[in-house]
Amino acid sequence: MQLFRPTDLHDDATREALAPRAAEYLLRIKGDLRLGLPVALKDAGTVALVAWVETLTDARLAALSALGHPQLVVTAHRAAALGLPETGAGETVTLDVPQAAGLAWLTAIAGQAAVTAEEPAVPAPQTVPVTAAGSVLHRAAIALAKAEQMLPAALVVPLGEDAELVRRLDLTVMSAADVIAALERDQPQHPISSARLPMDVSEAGHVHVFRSGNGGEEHYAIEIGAPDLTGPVTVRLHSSCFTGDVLGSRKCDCGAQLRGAMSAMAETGGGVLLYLNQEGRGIGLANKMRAYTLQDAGLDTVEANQWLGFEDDERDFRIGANMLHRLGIAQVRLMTNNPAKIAILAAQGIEVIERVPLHQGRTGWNDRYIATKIAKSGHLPR
Ligand SMILES: Nc1nc2c(ncn2[C@@H]2O[C@H](COP(=O)(O)OP(=O)(O)OP(=O)(O)O)[C@@H](O)[C@H]2O)c(=O)[nH]1
Ligand SMILES: [Zn+2]
Repeated sequence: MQLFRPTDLHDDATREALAPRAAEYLLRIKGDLRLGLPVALKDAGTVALVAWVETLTDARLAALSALGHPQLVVTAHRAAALGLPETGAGETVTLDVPQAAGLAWLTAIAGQAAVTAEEPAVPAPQTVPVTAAGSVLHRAAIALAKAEQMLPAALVVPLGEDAELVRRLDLTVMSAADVIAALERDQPQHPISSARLPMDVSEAGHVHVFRSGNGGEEHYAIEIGAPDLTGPVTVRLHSSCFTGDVLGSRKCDCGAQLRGAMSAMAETGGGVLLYLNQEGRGIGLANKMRAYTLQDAGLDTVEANQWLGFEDDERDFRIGANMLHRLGIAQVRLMTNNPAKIAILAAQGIEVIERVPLHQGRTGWNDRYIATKIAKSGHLPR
């Protein structure tokens, strides 16, 4: 006679359905790192503990340093800002963390804080070579920070093959290669809800909210007027700018472009505004404010991003193409001065039949910003 055992309920199909997938594990990893909890990343049989400098505490730094010799991983742009020798663009650079270095040294090297008077003898950073396994792990640590709009600087403590320690510490573990693959994957956007919205520019309009399955930001599509979505549609692909869109900042042209595009759509038979939550060209508002402080000290908008370790532009415009596909829009008249937006929509199967220039928003304060976008970021001039 067969006895019933409760474990019989946990058959393979149940386990398969309920076990977290890579994208879901990724969200746990991101959550832990945001809280300042270290995570364990694996590659090629080795494991390392990883924490972001931005959320690290003195206590956790001390505990991590007791487990092994920590390294600080930064981007090639940040290493260049520190005056270190050139490396390949897009690569990570690994720095030795000197014995005497505390959190103040780490935040200063990461570009988060100025060097403080309490730590006057800041040792100059020294690069250390990394193994192939280390480099995948380091790329994952940096990609995670950028994906969460944190400064791209990570403390890494290699533990060799000591996976048992990680188990005892009850930390979240993931393969570094899986992290990179999950972060790079194109995320389909799903329409979640929509409603009619009368607006100043047009009393006919709808807001559609989209979400991807990976727990990332929500993005919005706003129909202005009643555009025919089956034909060519006038579209504005706009990245959020809290300072420009909401506060009326004079430092950029975003708010004027947003309102100008909406009015033009209302006056020309309707259109669709895609409002992507990609504040600060994808570096987030906290880093944008750091970049603004650097701009007040003389850097331009591109140099400031790079000084903090970011690329000039960290946005993923595939999100906009995915939303257009879900709305059934195949052909667009795109309102932009940015050729990168046109190229990515085209590569994602959206036909851009016309570019509509958007040159509103000169304030007297943003001449250098607009000139830099033309000179360095390929923006089309007036
Ligand atoms: N990092 C950074 N981001 C900025 C700065 N000024 C504005 N932004 C951001 O830049 C983005 C501008 O978005 P868009 O206007 O859609 O894009 P664009 O690349 O200027 O292209 P078009 O306006 O379409 O020509 C927004 O995410 C702003 O928050 C800045 O000085 N530094
Ligand atoms: Zn702006």
